[in-house]
Amino acid sequence: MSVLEVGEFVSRDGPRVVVAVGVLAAVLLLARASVWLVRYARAAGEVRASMRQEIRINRGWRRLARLSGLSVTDRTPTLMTSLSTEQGREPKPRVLVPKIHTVPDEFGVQVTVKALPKVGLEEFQRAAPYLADAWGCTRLSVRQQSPGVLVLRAVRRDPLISPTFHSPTGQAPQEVSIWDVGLDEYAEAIRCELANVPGITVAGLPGYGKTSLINRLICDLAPSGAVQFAVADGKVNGAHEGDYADMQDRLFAFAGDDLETANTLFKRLVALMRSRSALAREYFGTTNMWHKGPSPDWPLVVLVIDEAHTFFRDHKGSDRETKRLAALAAENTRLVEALVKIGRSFGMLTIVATQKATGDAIPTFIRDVCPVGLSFAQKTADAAVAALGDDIREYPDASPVALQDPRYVGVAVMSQYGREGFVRVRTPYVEPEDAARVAASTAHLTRDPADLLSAVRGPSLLKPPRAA
Ligand SMILES: Nc1ncnc2c1ncn2[C@@H]1O[C@H](COP(=O)(O)OP(=O)(O)OP(=O)(O)O)[C@@H](O)[C@H]1O
Repeated sequence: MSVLEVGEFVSRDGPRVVVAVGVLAAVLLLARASVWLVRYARAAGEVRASMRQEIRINRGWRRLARLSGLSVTDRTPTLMTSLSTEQGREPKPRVLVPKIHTVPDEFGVQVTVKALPKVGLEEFQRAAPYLADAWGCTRLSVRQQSPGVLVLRAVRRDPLISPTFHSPTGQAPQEVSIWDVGLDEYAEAIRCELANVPGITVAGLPGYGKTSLINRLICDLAPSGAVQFAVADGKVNGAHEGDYADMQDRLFAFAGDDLETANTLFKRLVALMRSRSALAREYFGTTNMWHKGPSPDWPLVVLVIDEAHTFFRDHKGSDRETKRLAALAAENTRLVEALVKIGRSFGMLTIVATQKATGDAIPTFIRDVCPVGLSFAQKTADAAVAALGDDIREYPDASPVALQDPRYVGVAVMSQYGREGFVRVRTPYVEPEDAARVAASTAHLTRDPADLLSAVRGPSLLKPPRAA
């Protein structure tokens, strides 16, 4: 069509095209609104069911507490009892049961209990199975909130098999160092502290939610200029393809499956880390960036290495090309190891994700220095160990091998330094369109941290870093 013909078409059919586009946009909007309405109505229905459970708990509490051994007999009469008891008669002993306060939510009821002498944490933990049966819950946990106060989490609907959704707000988070991972099996929020965390590993069978998990982290942090992102995705050739295509405008660097390009990216980040290391004390007055926090001048740099196997795996063979690839892979491993080992204080966070949980996909010396590890479903116990370390053998109930079920898509087993054992987390699903929306609206914040570092050299070193 010539330019003249296009002009004629626009002037003739323009209004009709505008109407058609408007109608299409309205239909899309309505479809999206109805999805949200259905989700909202479902959540409201769940809260109503929990309210019925709450009534049941309160109504039968005194009797159930006595039957479950959660009461004490007080033989010392109160002043009122002494006065009202006939002379020569023994005052009646009082049976005390702990006072409870209940709050329903989408998943069940939270019961706060005031402990009594001889009816405390241990007694409630012992009685938990009876209480769970009597209250009709799938799971019940007991923990101490403060001295003398216990919290019982009565879960009516298993949070692990109830998919959740996250729609990023597009607003800068108050703290860029907090990562909301999801809900544990008691519907308690699981948050991961990112300060002083240089590495996170994410493993799991394909299609179980790794990308959605990483998308959420990027979407939540992207509205802050104090965070910059780079991606190496071993599944694709270029930034316009694959899981990160929608985010490309919010990434300051990208490498596809070419080992040499990835090598250049890793070298660039190691060089950045070394420059930051040389400058940190002068800039912050301390060697640890986290004492002041990241800022738009000195942002937290998040490097996502997806399908990590592509970049690290050993290449065996004696021909020239194989030797070249083997040398690159070995160097990539060394560079990423350096980032994870040294990057902590300088605001470098590396997320290593892979479908393949074997030692060569995430080398154990990299895995072992990552303080946070997550694994979605795994096929074998060996794969679970490769993803989460040897300790997972001691917690068979938490093994990601048991997550091989479509109901557990989006559920990961998580380990964190400083926390004993493992926690199972239901991570929320993030629609790719939402990720694209956030990336587009925050693209103007994308900066190369190396350029920012050049800008802070010189006189500006004297000024304190700005807040996020
Ligand atoms: N948290 C979640 N809750 C519910 N469903 C989810 C969740 N995460 C992902 N899904 C569903 O699983 C599908 C695959 O998810 P995702 O692409 O994140 O998996 P993946 O582990 O990254 O797969 P791959 O390794 O092939 O990239 C999604 O399209 C979605 O339908």
